[in-house]
Amino acid sequence: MLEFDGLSKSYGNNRVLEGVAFTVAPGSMFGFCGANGAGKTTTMRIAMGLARADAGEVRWRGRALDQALRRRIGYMPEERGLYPKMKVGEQLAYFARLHGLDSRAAARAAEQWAERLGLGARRGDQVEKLSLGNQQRVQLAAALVGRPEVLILDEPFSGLDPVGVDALAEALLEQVRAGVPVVFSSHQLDLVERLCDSVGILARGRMVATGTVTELRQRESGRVLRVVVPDAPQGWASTLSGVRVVSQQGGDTLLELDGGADEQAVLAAALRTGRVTHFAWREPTLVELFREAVADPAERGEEVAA
Ligand SMILES: Nc1ncnc2c1ncn2[C@@H]1O[C@H](COP(=O)(O)OP(=O)(O)OP(=O)(O)O)[C@@H](O)[C@H]1O
Repeated sequence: MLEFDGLSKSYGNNRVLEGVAFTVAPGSMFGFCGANGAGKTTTMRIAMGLARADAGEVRWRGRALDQALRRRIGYMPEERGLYPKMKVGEQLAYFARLHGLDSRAAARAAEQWAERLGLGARRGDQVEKLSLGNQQRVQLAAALVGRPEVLILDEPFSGLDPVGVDALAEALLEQVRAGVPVVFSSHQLDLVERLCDSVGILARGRMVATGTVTELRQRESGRVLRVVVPDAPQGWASTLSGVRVVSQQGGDTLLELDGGADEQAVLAAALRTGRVTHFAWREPTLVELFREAVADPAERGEEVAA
């Protein structure tokens, strides 16, 4: 297990992390989500020894991470860390050697990863001559080239074109299949939903939700029904008890039911309007779950603990 256990961190009076905890099993992918400034980068930097936690630790296979263990981690920093004048191929071989590969294995791994991430033709070019998206691919190759046991990637998909996204997604899934735990941060929630076994949502330094996307959906309090009633008048559902009309376009109606509302009563009301061509619970998207999870309690009108 890769365990992030009770991480807390302040910069001056700014409490950036408060007891952040989650685990990532070998062979699984964890999507680390949260608004700008929530503390994702700080969490990853603590894991890599680039920032010091005030409390808590990160463990791999039961051992607190130290510099020797960190050499087995493929890390992609947010600030990126390439040598602009070095050629792509040389740079990748250099990173592979830093992770302990001998020079022949390093050269081979550099070639393979450049090829895999669509950089084959650019191996002889200096990094600074590449477009930003291609520099991003080099950075990813640098994280992967040392045969890492663990991958920690800070926004690896940002700036990639769709082909680059697919190439990276496939490379990461291959690592997962080989038993590597993968953590990546991202604002691209569609990708997180598609790729990740589990998800963590960080808000103001606290983990406000963790679990599989399915589990997060089940925890969602509002229950949204989609009912399509082509012949119904506008507002057909507005007087039903415990039901809030989210939207109605023609007969296509989204309804949010509170805990006590009876969906069978909604169905009966729908049938009274004429034909019912669709009647099903609609699962919230990860974007909706995210909005709900990170919403400021004060803005939601909830009581805020002092
Ligand atoms: N070295 C530092 N000194 C002071 N404050 C810092 C430092 N690093 C981060 N912070 C603060 O910590 C908070 C969390 O920042 P962090 O970069 O971890 O967030 P993030 O979730 O990665 O955001 P983003 O999605 O924008 O990358 C922010 O308020 C930031 O200003």
